[in-house]
Amino acid sequence: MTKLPLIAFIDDDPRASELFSRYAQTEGLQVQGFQSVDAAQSWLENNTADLIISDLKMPGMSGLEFLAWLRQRDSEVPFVLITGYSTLDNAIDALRLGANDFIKKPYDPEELVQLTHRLLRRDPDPHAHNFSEAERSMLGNSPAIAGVYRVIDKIHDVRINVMIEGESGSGKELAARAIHDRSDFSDKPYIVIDCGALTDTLLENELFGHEKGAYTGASSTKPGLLEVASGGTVFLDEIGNISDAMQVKLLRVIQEQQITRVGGVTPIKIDVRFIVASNRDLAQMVTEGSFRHDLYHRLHVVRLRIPPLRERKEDIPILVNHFIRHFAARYNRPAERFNADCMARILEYTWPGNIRELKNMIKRAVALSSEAEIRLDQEAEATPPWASGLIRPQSSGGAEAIDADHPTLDVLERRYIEKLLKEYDGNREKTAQTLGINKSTLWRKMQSYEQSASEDFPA
Ligand SMILES: Nc1ncnc2c1ncn2[C@@H]1O[C@H](COP(=O)(O)OP(=O)(O)OP(=O)(O)O)[C@@H](O)[C@H]1O
Repeated sequence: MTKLPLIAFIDDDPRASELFSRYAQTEGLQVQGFQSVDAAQSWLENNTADLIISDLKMPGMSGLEFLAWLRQRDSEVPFVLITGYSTLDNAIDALRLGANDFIKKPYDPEELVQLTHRLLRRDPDPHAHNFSEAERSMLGNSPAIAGVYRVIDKIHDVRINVMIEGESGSGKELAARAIHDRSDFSDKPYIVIDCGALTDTLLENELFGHEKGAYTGASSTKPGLLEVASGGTVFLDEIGNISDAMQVKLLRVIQEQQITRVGGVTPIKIDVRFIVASNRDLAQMVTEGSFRHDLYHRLHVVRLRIPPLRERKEDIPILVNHFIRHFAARYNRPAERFNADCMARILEYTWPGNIRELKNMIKRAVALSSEAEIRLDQEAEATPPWASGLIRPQSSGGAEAIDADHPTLDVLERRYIEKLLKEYDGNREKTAQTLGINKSTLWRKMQSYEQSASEDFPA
């Protein structure tokens, strides 16, 4: 029997390793959880792990100190650091110290498992379908998505820029990750920057870094993400949202492949592949004069169009099975499949929110399921537990009414966001600030709630 890869997972919150472990087990990975670096260190005296995943902030030794300790002992074990959004600097320090990657909280355990597979260089489900590398995390084998895999495969050895187009939720971010994972430089950093969420000053600071004393508060020199990502890939999401001034700066960087830190004078060479994506029609923006044509052409070297889900309905069964399996493991539920009636409706629907909408619907359905088969049988279940996404709720409370005393985390999160929005008169900026997330994350969350409340689905 082949030995399963062993992952050491360190987080002072035992629920985090339990959750990851539950999902990882379904993907052929073993997980050894620790609640402190101390415990992990003692274990490592007599054992070896194939990969280490550690939270940054823990009582006692931090994830970063742990990484430094490992590298001092010449351990080359792949290491992933879990960080919060506000601790991005630490993530960059981690890459410098020899971490292989980092993941930001809140993260999806599926994403972490895919990252694990990539670092261990394993295919999670080699029998799932025929495409080789690109589909490690992207699922589907329709002709429409096969075209996407082909492009991804073709450009693996050339460091050219890619523009990804597609509707919201169709998988642009996932495709960007797949391009990097499939590339010959997948062991180099992959950094995502959400241009829609940052002001010009912040974006400039993140991309180019700054010299000590560049402005009040710049107490030390900080390299920009384009420097940190050198040799690897930078994914600029929502590129259509950057200002005219930023477009000029970015164009110069791409042309010259060098940057100058804010407050600095010496140009620094970089070597990165840019992948950009936008929900907005960039070609249209060029015609209208709101996006520079020279920047557009620099970025548009390869164009990758991610087809909307309604154009690749053949992929729905694979996606449905995968998401059911994923969420059943995550929520520890018996759900295995939808009944035929449900599947027919799922296949009929046009999914305007694409895979994200499908995934959210299945997440709810599975979290609230109590049997292997998820049914549309409203008679049998007084309030269909997964009603809100797939069919119209019969009671005002919908899914939440199912277990008002024990709402799921998702429900609590949604209620809290709604409460804050009300409190701030719908002001998203203030709401996002209080929540400690960026505006586009808040926008996405709100969008997914809207989708779930949508009554477009044929009842
Ligand atoms: N082919 C796929 N297989 C499995 N999961 C997918 C696939 N495509 C997308 N997803 C999942 O659907 C969700 C939305 O995908 P993603 O964030 O990549 O979309 P996007 O096009 O970047 O959306 P947006 O434009 O709103 O940022 C994610 O949870 C992603 O994991």
